[in-house]
Amino acid sequence: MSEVVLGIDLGTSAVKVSAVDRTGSIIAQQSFDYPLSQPKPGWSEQNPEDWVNGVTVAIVRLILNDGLKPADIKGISYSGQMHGLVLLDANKQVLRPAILWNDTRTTAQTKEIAAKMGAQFIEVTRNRALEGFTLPKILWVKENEPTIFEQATTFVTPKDYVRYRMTGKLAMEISDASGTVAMDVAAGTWSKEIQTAFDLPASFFPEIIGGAEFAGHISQSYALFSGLEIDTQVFGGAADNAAGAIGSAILKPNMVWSSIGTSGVVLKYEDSASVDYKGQIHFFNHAIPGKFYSMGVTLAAGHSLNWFKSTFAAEEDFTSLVASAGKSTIGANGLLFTPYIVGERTPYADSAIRGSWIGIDSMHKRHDFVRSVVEGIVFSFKDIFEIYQRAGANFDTVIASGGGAKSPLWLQIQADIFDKKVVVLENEQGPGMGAAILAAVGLGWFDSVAAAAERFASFGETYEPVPENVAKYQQIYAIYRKVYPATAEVSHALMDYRRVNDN
Ligand SMILES: Nc1ncnc2c1ncn2[C@@H]1O[C@H](COP(=O)(O)OP(=O)(O)O)[C@@H](O)[C@H]1O
Ligand SMILES: O=C(CO)[C@@H](O)[C@H](O)COP(=O)(O)O
Repeated sequence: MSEVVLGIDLGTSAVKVSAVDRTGSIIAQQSFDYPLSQPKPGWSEQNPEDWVNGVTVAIVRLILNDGLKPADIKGISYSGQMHGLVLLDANKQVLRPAILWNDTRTTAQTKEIAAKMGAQFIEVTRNRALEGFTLPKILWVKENEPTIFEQATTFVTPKDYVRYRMTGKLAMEISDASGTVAMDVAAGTWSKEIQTAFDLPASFFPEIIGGAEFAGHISQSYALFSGLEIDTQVFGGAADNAAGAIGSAILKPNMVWSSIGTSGVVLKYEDSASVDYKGQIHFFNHAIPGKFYSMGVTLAAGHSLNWFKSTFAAEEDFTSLVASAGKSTIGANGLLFTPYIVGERTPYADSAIRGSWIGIDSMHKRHDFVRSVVEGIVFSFKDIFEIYQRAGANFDTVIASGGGAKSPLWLQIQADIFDKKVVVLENEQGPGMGAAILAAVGLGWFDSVAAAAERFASFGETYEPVPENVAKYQQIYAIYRKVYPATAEVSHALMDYRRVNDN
């Protein structure tokens, strides 16, 4: 077998480990699921030990089942679910379950941050303090679990914890570090202003490293545990969205990434920190030195369709369900859906809003509902495009990825609603491929991330906007934009009744 790198994609529901050779071919892949704990409404936690076990099982299977030779594994890097808080004591022991990106218990802390730092917070971190981010989670533990917090000496995000367990070296990679919203993003350092405002010592914040930077070798103890060799080099990695953008070769400012996974992301590569979105969309350091990326998030993109399918069409597969939307019309015969079924982030940072169907008529068929869900998800991406447009961002190509990019109809709807050409990736691997690219660059197989991405990613079919459809969608989008302001108050008023049937 040939020399390979491992790209470890540490997701929310599972870890996927891909062995990639020098040509960018995936020669073996293993994944392992782990549970998510939701002990109270709005809480979302995981046991970091489950991540370590999952990664180890996947690696052991690559060696034992797929015949990967440990000596051929030259480098390892990561893509990680973002923003999760892993609190560590002086012996680097985990103090409590990790609080994840989709946990919304921290509304009070986000308000506290805004009240204390006002506009300065956005100037420094380039983001609003949202429930999902790490700093509000740190403050939540400080205020609600003081005896645990007293023992905490430092913290890391999920994939940085796994890397620590594999190498024995603690560090935080820069694209994930910026997702904590405790960094001065333009300077690329932890923010002194934030440390002072929230009384957190500088020693609480680990060393920041780059995405393709050498982070250590596999430790003796992890080599024994996993079968890996201690010569294998380990590199920083990236936040999953940064890794996904790298794996999809979004490395020029004229390209945006449109990813319809469980959540949805519109992401743009940024050459410098000079552009200012004033916190309306996220702005983070990239895993590529001196580079940045901006993004907006639709919390329930594919999840909205998944919810529809499991509630109303459990027996049908996604391919035929989405294809059935072709029996409806542009605008789903006058039916609009807003995909806020778990709250929203961009453009409305509102964890209490919920979705709606507007215009239900007795003539509507199930395929109209499917169409409205598929279109509503893309309209919510269009909201993010509008922020870019208002900020004067110029781009002409949309690279589509995620499960939603498997449907030609959905891809055409994206092209028509965005009024941009939409390109798909061949053999898309997303974040795991980004992680593998960072390891390949770290090893010196390539001079730059761009050179590696060019070799590892290849583009497939292009969907061009159809002018007649574009015109119709422009009119319908203008109506869609009115739904949030018109329904927010009603939706919030229903909040108290929402979880009555939970068990
Ligand atoms: N064949 C398909 N056609 C259209 N959409 C699909 C298809 N398969 C999956 N999807 C959508 O993609 C979502 C999963 O996307 P994926 O990128 O795999 O998610 P994750 O974020 O969990 O990695 C599903 O919830 C569904 O909405
Ligand atoms: O919170 C964010 C980005 O800001 C999410 O994109 C998480 O990073 C998603 O993790 P997975 O769904 O890929 O596990």
